[in-house]
Amino acid sequence: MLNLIGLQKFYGKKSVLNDLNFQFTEGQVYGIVGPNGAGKTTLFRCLIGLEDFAGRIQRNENAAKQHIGYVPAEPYFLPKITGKEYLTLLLEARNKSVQEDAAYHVFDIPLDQYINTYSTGMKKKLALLGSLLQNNHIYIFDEVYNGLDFQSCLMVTDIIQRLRSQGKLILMASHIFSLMEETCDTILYLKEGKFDMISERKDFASMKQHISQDLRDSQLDALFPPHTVR
Ligand SMILES: Nc1ncnc2c1ncn2[C@@H]1O[C@H](COP(=O)(O)OP(=O)(O)OP(=O)(O)O)[C@@H](O)[C@H]1O
Repeated sequence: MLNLIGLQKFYGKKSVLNDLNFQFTEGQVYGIVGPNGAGKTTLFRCLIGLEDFAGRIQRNENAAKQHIGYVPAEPYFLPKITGKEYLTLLLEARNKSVQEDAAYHVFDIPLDQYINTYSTGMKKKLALLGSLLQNNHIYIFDEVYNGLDFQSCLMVTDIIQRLRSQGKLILMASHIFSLMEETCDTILYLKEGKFDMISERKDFASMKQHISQDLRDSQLDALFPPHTVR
């Protein structure tokens, strides 16, 4: 369980998260959608303890860092370590070991190479694999599909379903609404620091319509003046 109670976040005088209240429960997949700059990453950073904030976040476990697996939109790695060394570090930090050696190889990443030789997608897969090997209770995936090839996207969707069936709590942000519709039980639309709309699966279509109404097509008229369109 993860409970937001009046969560607020300011950067200087700028309000980014404005009195968020919501209870996330285990065995569910939650999607956070919202415009660029809406505060999705900031919310995740508050949840994992990387930011200070006002209000409260209640969790079942006290030590968040022992139970949350976070895959940031742009994972950061030390340059001169190999993929295998990175995974070993993550496991040792939690005092855990891997049962099946094959688990290291599910994404077919060149684990003996330095990470700074990896492609964007390989880095994303390595960060994801690290969080999975740790066997966390809660997973937070920020733009986890970005940079992944089609097959890996399908694998990630499958992974999320399996985590859900193990009773894990999954929070994810993505700008690809179709993937969120496919994967999530509940989608929260974060806009200007507030949950503007919260929908369960049966209401995803009306949420999509609500979000599209927020698009300001007229802005594009500056690039494509009406008289130039045939
Ligand atoms: N360290 C920081 N200092 C000051 N402002 C910040 C900082 N980090 C984020 N912000 C601001 O907070 C707001 C929310 O940013 P955040 O990265 O959480 O948005 P987001 O919803 O994840 O956006 P995107 O969809 O583009 O990834 C933005 O206005 C951003 O400029």
